[in-house]
Amino acid sequence: MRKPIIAGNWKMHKTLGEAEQFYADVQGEIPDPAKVETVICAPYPFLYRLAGLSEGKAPSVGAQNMHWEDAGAFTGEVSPVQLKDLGVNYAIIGHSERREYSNETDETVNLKLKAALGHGIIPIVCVGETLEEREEGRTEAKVSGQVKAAFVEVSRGEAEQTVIAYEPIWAIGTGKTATSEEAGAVCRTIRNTLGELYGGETAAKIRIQYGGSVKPDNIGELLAQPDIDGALVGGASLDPESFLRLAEVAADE
Ligand SMILES: O=C[C@H](O)COP(=O)(O)O
Repeated sequence: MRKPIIAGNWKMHKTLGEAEQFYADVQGEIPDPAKVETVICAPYPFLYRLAGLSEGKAPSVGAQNMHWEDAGAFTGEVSPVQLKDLGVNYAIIGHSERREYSNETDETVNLKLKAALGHGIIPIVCVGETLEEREEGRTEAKVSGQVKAAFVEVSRGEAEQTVIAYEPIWAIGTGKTATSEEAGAVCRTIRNTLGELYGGETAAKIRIQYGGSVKPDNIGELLAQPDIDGALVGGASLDPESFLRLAEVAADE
């Protein structure tokens, strides 16, 4: 049984005061952590404060990116050692916005995935196709290729710790959601790819999220798909009530 995981990706939104207010609003209201894992992936400057507010209680705190080196001359970057030191236990890796705007490649995603696992940070690895790739019938090849590239030199035991987020790029922030059947089919492809890499038993343990215009009113049908185990949520994670509602629906699945 895979525990659902709802992760908010705040992207470049909120001030510190707004982030603190969000935590004040949701803490104590989050459903039983035994039923749903919740994470807020906040901008770097808020992580120390939010990890202090969280103190191990839900929602956990995650980063939206990280470097793969422990330390060094990498101006503007943040290392897994630094994240872990702050009490940050999750990191989004390879979000399509970073692949598009910040030179993230399959190779850097692989390096970051290995570094996160090496430091006990749960990586949320993002994969997904563009509209053009979908229209040309290349969705499965694209997503499967991204998964294979991300997991090069990752052991079976490490793979079990990861979370994969399937995010069709055309559905991010557009209000267009893949139908639950479309999303479920690609998540099944991802699980089959993991099965090719690690065998069915390991593939069955890895959690796969869907992301792209997820809202309280569509998360139920997405989670009803057998291979969808949670959501990576942008816009709808910014509002405390909406985030709580997403977590409640997931906890009831
Ligand atoms: O990481 C989150 C995704 O990019 C989805 O964003 P969205 O829920 O605003 O479409």
